[in-house]
Amino acid sequence: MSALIAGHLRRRSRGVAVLSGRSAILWCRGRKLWHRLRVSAGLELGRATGRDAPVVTPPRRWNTMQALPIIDLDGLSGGGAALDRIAGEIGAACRSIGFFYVRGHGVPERLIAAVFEQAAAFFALPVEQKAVIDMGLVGDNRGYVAMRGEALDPSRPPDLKEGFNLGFDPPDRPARNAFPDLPGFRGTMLAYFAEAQALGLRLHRAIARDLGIAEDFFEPLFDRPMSTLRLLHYPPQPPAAEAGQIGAGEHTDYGNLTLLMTDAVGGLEVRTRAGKWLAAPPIPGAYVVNIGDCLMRWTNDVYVSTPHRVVNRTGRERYSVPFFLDPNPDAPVAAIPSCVPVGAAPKYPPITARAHLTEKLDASYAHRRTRS
Ligand SMILES: O=C(O)CCC(=O)C(=O)O
Ligand SMILES: [Fe+2]
Repeated sequence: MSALIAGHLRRRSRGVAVLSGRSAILWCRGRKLWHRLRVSAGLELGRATGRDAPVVTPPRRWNTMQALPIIDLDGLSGGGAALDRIAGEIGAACRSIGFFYVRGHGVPERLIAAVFEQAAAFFALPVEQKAVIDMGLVGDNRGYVAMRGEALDPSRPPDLKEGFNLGFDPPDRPARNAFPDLPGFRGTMLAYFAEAQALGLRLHRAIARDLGIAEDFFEPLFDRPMSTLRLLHYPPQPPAAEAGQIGAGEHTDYGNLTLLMTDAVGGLEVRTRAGKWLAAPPIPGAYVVNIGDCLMRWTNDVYVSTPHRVVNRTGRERYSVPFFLDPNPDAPVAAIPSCVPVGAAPKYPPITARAHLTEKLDASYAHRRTRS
């Protein structure tokens, strides 16, 4: 088995595969790729249709991580060796735990702070004022979501959080966002949306490099995105909460990537493949990034979208700002060929990004369930 794999990799990657015991290290054109895998019967080799990066699907249960990896994005935009390093680190994280922190991301600190200030001001408004822009009235996954208005785990009681969503309004179309009447709110959110979208696309260049496809593969598929910026407010977990009711129920995210910024109050937990809940404590200034279901589907499950939840056990109010990077509505989400093992069929039929997202949202919002 080992010799066979090594030979195959050598042919495919024009590199060398060094197999020692149960691990493999792959080299390609003199650079060390990230692949360091436990070799078992579950290991499959991908079809190397892109440049020359072989894609290896790890077995489903090999993650024993104790903490999320931290990746420094310094130099990402310059390409070259920095891009190779970052692509390798991101690829390794995406195939294992599906979560990682990023530092050196380039989003201005002051803008992030302004977003949190505006979020606190918004959630402090009387509920009747927030209800004027309720998502049930605004539609399109935008507007205010009241406390207990969403169940990220639909099998459990609704989440102990309230939220506000905004999306992308193409300049040639009527605006669909609804903003509260707070000075500076709209401008701050739109500026942050643009920064987060750009960061998400920079990360996609590294992902494309890791997958052995053209670096700009994703770019035209994200120029009229369905991305959503959310502001979330979690009260402290009340002692009298219903059984199973927490801040955000266990779920996977729906899109390609989530870029999460939180305040200093912890509560995010990530489920490892071994079924353990791993705390993801805030690191000042760093994003928590995770893979969503859409990118998992696109990569034929080579990347994993990992379940996570929020339990605010701190006794303090918690604020967080997730940005969900989703493709254009009409983007075809079909298995990237380098992610499909030789001789196998893709695991999922192609779907448009809009159909994929609609399916997921319908399952989690009370107002969408009662309407249909
Ligand atoms: O608030 C957080 O830390 C995470 C929220 C989350 O997972 C989500 O909204 O999808
Ligand atoms: Fe999430």
